[in-house]
Amino acid sequence: MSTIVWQPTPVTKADRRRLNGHSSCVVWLTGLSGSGKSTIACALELALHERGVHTYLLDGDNLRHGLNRDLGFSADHRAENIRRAAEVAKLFVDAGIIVICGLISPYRRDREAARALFEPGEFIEVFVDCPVEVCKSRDPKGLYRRALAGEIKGFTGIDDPYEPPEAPDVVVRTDRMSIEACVKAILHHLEEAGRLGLQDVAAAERAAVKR
Ligand SMILES: Nc1ncnc2c1ncn2[C@@H]1O[C@H](COP(=O)(O)OS(=O)(=O)O)[C@@H](OP(=O)(O)O)[C@H]1O
Ligand SMILES: Nc1ncnc2c1ncn2[C@@H]1O[C@H](COP(=O)(O)OP(=O)(O)O)[C@@H](O)[C@H]1O
Repeated sequence: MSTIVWQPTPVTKADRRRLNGHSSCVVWLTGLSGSGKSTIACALELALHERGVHTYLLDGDNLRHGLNRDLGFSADHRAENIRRAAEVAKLFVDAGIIVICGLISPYRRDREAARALFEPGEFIEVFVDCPVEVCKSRDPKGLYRRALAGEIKGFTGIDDPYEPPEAPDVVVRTDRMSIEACVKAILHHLEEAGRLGLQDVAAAERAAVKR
């Protein structure tokens, strides 16, 4: 039996959302290296910030410089990497912030475990879809070249798997759409889902009253 008891806090997620004037959620960008996760994450954060939305960006590469610096790229380490990122994202969502996560997150089970940490509608999975041949030709960090030369082992899309999402909330094809069009598609989804206002906070309160 656990010896740890959850401590309730007087200020709630709904209180923080109301103070911010908008809802909160995680926009989880998954896709191959070079597919465009970081580019879209930055452009999306800027667009939201300019609209007065409180945001934070968690980039897989950056997390691996600090919180996740002890992790490599085995399946177990990638699972732990995603678990930690998702737990941090959950704290940001509780803080009333729209958090954008850009991680390859190649395994469906890890993404589903991440989704399971959140309330329905809070985890928005965006498939940053781009054929591996295009990612290879972009090769923004020269990593595909090194992986193909055998200098990096277990590189996603070369000699390590990537499992595409089966039912993503949004798909952006970055080889066919401009960066602006990709951001617009995600913003449209956030608007429709009521995450840029307080609609879902009010709906959750109505549901709680009925219960
Ligand atoms: N073996 C291997 N496979 C894939 N990627 C590799 C690897 N080694 C280093 N890199 C670099 O690490 C970045 C991916 O980190 P993530 O934390 O997003 O990966 S994961 O979600 O745990 O799979 C990834 O960043 P992005 O290119 O931004 O995706 C790469 O720059
Ligand atoms: N529609 C698009 N969305 C995102 N990136 C694009 C798009 N079209 C071209 N690119 C380019 O593809 C590259 C993607 O690199 P990056 O964002 O670092 O990918 P990742 O974070 O997935 O590794 C960048 O050089 C970016 O300018």
